[in-house]
Formats: sequence, C-alpha cells, structure tokens
Amino acid sequence: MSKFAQFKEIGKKIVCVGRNYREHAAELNNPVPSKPMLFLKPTSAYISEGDAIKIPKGCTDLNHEVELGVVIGATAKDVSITEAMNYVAGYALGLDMTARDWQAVAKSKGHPWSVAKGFDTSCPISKFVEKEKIPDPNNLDLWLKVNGEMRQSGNTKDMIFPVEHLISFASQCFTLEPGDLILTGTPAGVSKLNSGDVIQAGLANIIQVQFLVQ
Ligand SMILES: O=C([O-])CC(=O)C(=O)O
Ligand SMILES: [Mg+2]
Repeated sequence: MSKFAQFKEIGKKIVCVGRNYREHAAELNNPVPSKPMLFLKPTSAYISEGDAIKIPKGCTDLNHEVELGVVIGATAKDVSITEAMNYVAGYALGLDMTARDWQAVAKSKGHPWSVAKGFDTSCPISKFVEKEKIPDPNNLDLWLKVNGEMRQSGNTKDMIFPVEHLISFASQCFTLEPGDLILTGTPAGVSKLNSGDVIQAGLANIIQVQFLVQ
C-alpha cells in the first residue's frame, strides 16, 4: 500500500459526496439522497497550507464545508463494501469550498455544479494522515472555526453513507486510482466567508489546518 507524505503526492482526482449528513441537507432545504450523490472537482482546485483561499471573481456567497477526505492507495474498480477499506491509504482534512450563490443558480436551472465547486483554490487540503492514526473513520469529530468562532462541529458517525459504502459506490462509477481523494460530505453549519477571514479546521485532535480567505 503506497504512502503519501503530503498532498502534492495525493494530487489526483477529487470525488465529492453531497448531502451525506441529514442536518446539512436540511439547512439547505435539500432532500436526503437514497444513494450517494457524487460530483467532481478538478485537480487545479487543490491548495495546501500557506496558500490563500481566493474568492472567485463575481461570487458573493463563498461557503466553507469541512469534510473527512479518504485517500485511495490502490486501484479500485467495482469493489465490495466488505473489501473497500483495503483500498484506503490514509486520510486528509479537506475543505469543499463552495460558491453557494452560483450553486443555487445551477440547481434552479438543473445545470452542473462544476463551476460552483471546482474553481481554483476550492479544495484546501491538510497533510496526509496515515491510516493507522484514524482507526474508525466512521466515528471521528470534525470541526471548523472562522476567526476563532466555532461554525461546524460534527462527527462522521452521522454520515448517511459510511466510508466503506462511499468507496464501493464511487468505484462503480469511476476507477479509483492511488492518490485519489474522496471528500465524504459536510456536517451542518456552513456559512458565508469574507475576505480577511481565517479558517481553522480539524479532524478531532489528529490534524489541524489554517487558511486565510483572500
Ligand atoms: O453543496 C452541498 O451542500 C453538497 C455538499 O457538497 C455536501 O453536502 O457536502
Ligand atoms: Mg461538500
């Protein structure tokens, strides 16, 4: 199983899961999906600590979404739920930055979310976290503060579809390759960001990140 020292070696496709927490689906008045809802971000979306999150030109409602990222370690195609964890190299904290105003327009027109979710700097990511450091990814606190104030505080036990299920399902849609990242969805508490805001986020006390919004 390959290991990844940091995100530049992760650096592969970003498979995102939407509406995987009931309270977050409810806060945006969205229905709860009956199977995982997937979308993709381009690899140009990645940034790491030290890089700023840039509000894309014309966006008036940039939101944070803290998420557990699962880093794939071996090629996975049509894998079962029971074997899914064998394909995990480790984890990362990821922020699914979202231009909520653009996403609302796309939703109303039935258009794809690519631009609202995939702009440059829309995937800030932590350093790689070794698999052994998170023995149970389905029971992990995740939190996010803006300017020191707690905005998101959740636990992955509240995911509608647990990690094994997401890997199995995603592997039926796309061949998962070493270095791919699955962002597993955000808990409730998403909110608007302004230029100058400082985001701090963490996976329990295992890993923490800080990003400036520009
Ligand atoms: O934009 C959304 O709310 C869908 C999503 O990414 C999530 O639930 O994490
Ligand atoms: Mg998300």
